[in-house]
Amino acid sequence: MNAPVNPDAFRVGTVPEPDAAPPIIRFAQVGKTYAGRGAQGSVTALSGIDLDVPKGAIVGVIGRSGAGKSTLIRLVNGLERATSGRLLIDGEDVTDLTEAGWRARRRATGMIFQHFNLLSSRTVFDNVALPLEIAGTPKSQIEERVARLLDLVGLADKRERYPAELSGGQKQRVGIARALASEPKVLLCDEATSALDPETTKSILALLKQVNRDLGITILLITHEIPVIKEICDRVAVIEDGRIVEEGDVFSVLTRPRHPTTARFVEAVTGVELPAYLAGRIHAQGQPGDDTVIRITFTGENATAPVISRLSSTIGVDVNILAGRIDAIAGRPFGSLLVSVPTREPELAAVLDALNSLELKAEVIGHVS
Ligand SMILES: Nc1ncnc2c1ncn2[C@@H]1O[C@H](COP(=O)(O)OP(=O)(O)OP(=O)(O)O)[C@@H](O)[C@H]1O
Repeated sequence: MNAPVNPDAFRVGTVPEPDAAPPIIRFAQVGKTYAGRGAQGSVTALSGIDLDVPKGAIVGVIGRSGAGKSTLIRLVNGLERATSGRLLIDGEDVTDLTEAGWRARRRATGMIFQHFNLLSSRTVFDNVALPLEIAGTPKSQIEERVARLLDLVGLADKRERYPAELSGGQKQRVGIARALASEPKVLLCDEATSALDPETTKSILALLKQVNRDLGITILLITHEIPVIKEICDRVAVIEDGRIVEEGDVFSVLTRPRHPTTARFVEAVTGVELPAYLAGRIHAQGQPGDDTVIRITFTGENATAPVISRLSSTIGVDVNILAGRIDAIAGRPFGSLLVSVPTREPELAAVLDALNSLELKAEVIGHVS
């Protein structure tokens, strides 16, 4: 177990409200084409990217493998250069920054990686101290700041350990402490939890949320996992084939996805399948005596009412729950339920009316005898 995290260890200032300030990162029609080598043609990894990262927010970019996520995040610390459009960071146009300019700017941008990228020959303390040593920070300041950071990430008792002696989650905590060493305004997270088990993922996401909230650090993360977006992000951009196909606040995008790619990501966490014992028996035309199968989608708004018991008590029908997955975003229910009710009018119409009046989405998906 890690030592408890101390939120006061590194607290600075107050956290600005997302959306209240101009964006700390702005992509304006950004494109990136990798030049071809030898027989291989050029590859357009990003085109026409418009994306604002509000100061103080956690913004997630989700997409499948090869969609352009790594390219996008690498532009923000100058590891790649845009081939079209403009990139602004903290009000400065960095599109044409020289390498020397980027060296100075990178101190304002920390980054953590899927495979942690720690130096195996250095202790935990020395890994976190490295960016400070490179920047020529006096030894006494390094000692004080690294100690505070290790306290923040809950690893004060591991300072003399080597990376090989740590769990994956502990290694990522070292990565986070190292990324925060130069007191950045922005933290970039490149699939930071993809190598971790679900429990450890949760604890690392909680730490990132705490870093955002308590230190006021803006976070831009890339992931292929919707739970990461759901867990900590304020805003999400969905990327496919180098283009942003959907963008907005997490609740709206996840509960009302407009693009099929977003819908597929969301379906993976909230979609429910008809149980196998019913799937083969479902038919389109209902007969008296059948049961009608209804998919109820919870979109969060006005969906907190005790739906099932209300149907039973007000309409007098027995509602049978077949399958379901209900989650919550910002405390509001989100997910779907498959239920069956007797195929009998006028009760069936009343059930559908009642569900729709609760602003749930109710669709008949078939009938079973
Ligand atoms: N250095 C490079 N040279 C040429 N093509 C590249 C280079 N880096 C990435 N690409 C190509 O650009 C496209 C986007 O790649 P990118 O790594 O940004 O996607 P990704 O969404 O991060 O994928 P993954 O999740 O698999 O890392 C891909 O077609 C990839 O092959």
